[in-house]
Amino acid sequence: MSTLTVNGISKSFYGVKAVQGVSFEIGPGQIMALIGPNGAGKSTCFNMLNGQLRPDTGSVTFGGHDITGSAPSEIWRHGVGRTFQIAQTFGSMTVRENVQMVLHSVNRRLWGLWSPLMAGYAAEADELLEAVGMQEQADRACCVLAYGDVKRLELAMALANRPRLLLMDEPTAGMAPKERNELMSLTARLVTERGLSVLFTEHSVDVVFEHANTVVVMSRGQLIARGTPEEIREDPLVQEVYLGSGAFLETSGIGQ
Ligand SMILES: Nc1ncnc2c1ncn2[C@@H]1O[C@H](COP(=O)(O)OP(=O)(O)OP(=O)(O)O)[C@@H](O)[C@H]1O
Repeated sequence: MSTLTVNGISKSFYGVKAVQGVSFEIGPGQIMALIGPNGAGKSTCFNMLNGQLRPDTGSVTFGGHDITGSAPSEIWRHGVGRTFQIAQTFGSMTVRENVQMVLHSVNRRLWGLWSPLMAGYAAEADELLEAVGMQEQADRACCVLAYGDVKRLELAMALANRPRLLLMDEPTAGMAPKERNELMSLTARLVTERGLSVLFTEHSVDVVFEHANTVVVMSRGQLIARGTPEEIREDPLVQEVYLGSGAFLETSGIGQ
C-alpha cells in the first residue's frame, strides 16, 4: 500500500502552468528524489505536498487521509515530517532543548493541556539525538554547531513526530561532498530502521544517483519519467531535457 498518493495535481501562477497533472506514489522504504532543470516545477510540486500551496486541481492522499490543500500543521499531524533548505532550529537553545520543544508540541497534541506538566522529555530527546549521532553534543548551543550537525539535529527534530514520510527540501544544499554523503547515508539508515519513506528535491546528481532508490523527473511542469537511478540515466527523454546542462550529463553519466 502506498504511503503518499499524488493524483493529477496542477498549479498555475497568473497563467504560468507551473505544475500540470502530476501523479506518483511513494511506498514504505522508498527514498524518492524529485529532480528536473530550473523552473521545471519541483518546488511548486513539493509545496503542494507540504501544505504551503493548495493545488488548483488534483488530490493528495496520505495514509488514507485526503490532505489536499490542508495546512502544513495539519499535514504534520498526520505524520509527514519536514526538513528545510535552510535548517530551522533555534540558535540560542541547546541541541537537546530544540528536540524537547518539538516533543512538547507533539505531546500537547496527544495529551492536551496536560503536556506542560509532564517531564521534559529529556530521555526521549536523547534517544532521538542518539539515532542521528548527536547525543554527545546535546548540551551545546545550536548556534555553535557545524552546518552538517545542524542538519542532523534537524533530522532528529523531524523524527520527534514519528513521521511515516519525510519531505526534504534540498537536504544537502550548501554542504561539502563528504557531509552530503554522510547526511544521506544517515537518512537511508533511518528509513530502514524506522520504516519511513522519503521524498527529496535535489540539485546534486551525485546525491540523487547514489542515495535515491526511485527518481521522478519533471520538465516544464510535467512529470516526464519515473524509475530507478539506472533507468533514469538511460532514459532518452531525460537525456534530451538535460541536454545542454553539461555538469549534470558529465557527473551522472547521462548522455554518454
Ligand atoms: N509564486 C510564484 N509566482 C509566479 N510564478 C511562479 C511562482 N512560483 C513558481 N513560479 C513559476 O513556476 C514555474 C516553476 O517554478 P518552480 O520554482 O516550481 O521550479 P523549480 O523546478 O523548483 O525550479 P528551481 O530548480 O530553479 O528552483 C517557473 O516558471 C516559475 O517562474
